[in-house]
Amino acid sequence: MGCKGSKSAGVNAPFVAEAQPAQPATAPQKKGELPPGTEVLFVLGGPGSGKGTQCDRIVAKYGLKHLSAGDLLRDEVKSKSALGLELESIMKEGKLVPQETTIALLRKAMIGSGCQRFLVDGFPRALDQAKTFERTVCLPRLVLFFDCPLETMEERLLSRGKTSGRSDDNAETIKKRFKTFQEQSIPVVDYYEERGKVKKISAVPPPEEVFLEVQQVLEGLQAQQAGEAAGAAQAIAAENQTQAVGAMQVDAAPDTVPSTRTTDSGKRTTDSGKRTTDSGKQTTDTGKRTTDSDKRTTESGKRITESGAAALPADDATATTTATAASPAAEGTEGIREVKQRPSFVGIEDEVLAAKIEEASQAPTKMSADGSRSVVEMPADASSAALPAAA
Ligand SMILES: Nc1ncnc2c1ncn2[C@@H]1O[C@H](COP(=O)(O)OP(=O)(O)O)[C@@H](O)[C@H]1O
Ligand SMILES: Nc1ccn([C@H]2C[C@H](O)[C@@H](COP(=O)(O)OP(=O)(O)O)O2)c(=O)n1
Repeated sequence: MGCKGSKSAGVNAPFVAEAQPAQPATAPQKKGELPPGTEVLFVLGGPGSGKGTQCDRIVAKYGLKHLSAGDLLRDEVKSKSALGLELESIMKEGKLVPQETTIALLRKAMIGSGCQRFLVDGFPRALDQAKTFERTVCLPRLVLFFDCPLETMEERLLSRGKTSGRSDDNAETIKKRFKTFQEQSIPVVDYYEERGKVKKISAVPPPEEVFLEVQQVLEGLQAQQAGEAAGAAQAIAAENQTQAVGAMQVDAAPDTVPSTRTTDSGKRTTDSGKRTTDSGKQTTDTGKRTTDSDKRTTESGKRITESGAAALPADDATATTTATAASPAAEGTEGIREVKQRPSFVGIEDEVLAAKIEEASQAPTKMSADGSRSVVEMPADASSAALPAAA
């Protein structure tokens, strides 16, 4: 289900929204970049645990943009490019493709989709993949892990192999894939478990029963989001009110020292009970601290100083109010501020790595037998053939 060109997004569309098509980006997307507020749900599980089967159901019911790392890699193999041939031999060996290639494929498909909310299936399969994706794309909102015994997965894969045409669905490769899963992918589940992100679901029952569990998890996520949205709205309202009151107070007492009292911490407060910091910054009623990047100016442009003495002339100083980076922030226009929702997590943080991944998306790689990688010289006309066009 594509997002490009769709006009159906709600501004505050939840991550999972029943009976919705995959959501297009709600914020302007710069060319070649992910839209602000990009969100991802990882779907993990051993080979044959049923990730793809459940993803189909999730997409049908909730509408997220589904991206399967394995499918993206197989598409590359099908293209018969030099890179595709390299990938095929790695996958036949049950090994993992170098992370630059997989992340470049995923990132490109994400950007090209025009969507904002993604179900990423079969990724990350190793800790390096998880950490690099976090640095160069985004943090996952949640990780669904389909738990399944190896014997069950083996039976399923052998059965799938009768019709899948996949070169890795055979007894010999399956064994190698299980080894890779246990050695490299299980640590990813542990990593996200430590961060409280994993929802573990038994993948043994029939697909419809597994999906009942999946629905419970996703509906829990919806409820959590609704709570977060309500909390954020409250914080914004409280902050706006504080700002409006603060501006009025500063305007109302231009030339005199406001009467003050001292708190336990020794900070002086104005009559309104607003506390001023040494730097003259004002804290909000919600107790949110401020960062320099979030500085705003009140309508009067006047500042409450530590001495509480005469407010400075409007053209001389600024009063600032800030919010934590994690919370929705308001930005000043004129006095009473226009409110803007912040993305729930930061997008690209590491430009150098991002550039490396971009580079990997242009250059085929040469693999050695031990899985180490080097970039190979490409013919002048091959640069655009290294990756498939974005979905
Ligand atoms: N819960 C289930 N019970 C029985 N068979 C299943 C179940 N889920 C998936 N399968 C079957 O097992 C095979 C592997 O499922 P698939 O979704 O392709 O797994 P994965 O994407 O994890 O490799 C498929 O043939 C699929 O039809
Ligand atoms: N993040 C990933 C995902 C898949 N791969 C490679 C290695 C995997 O064995 C194959 C197939 O992955 P896919 O997720 O489609 O398949 P299974 O879960 O094994 O059924 O792709 C990878 O190297 N890195």
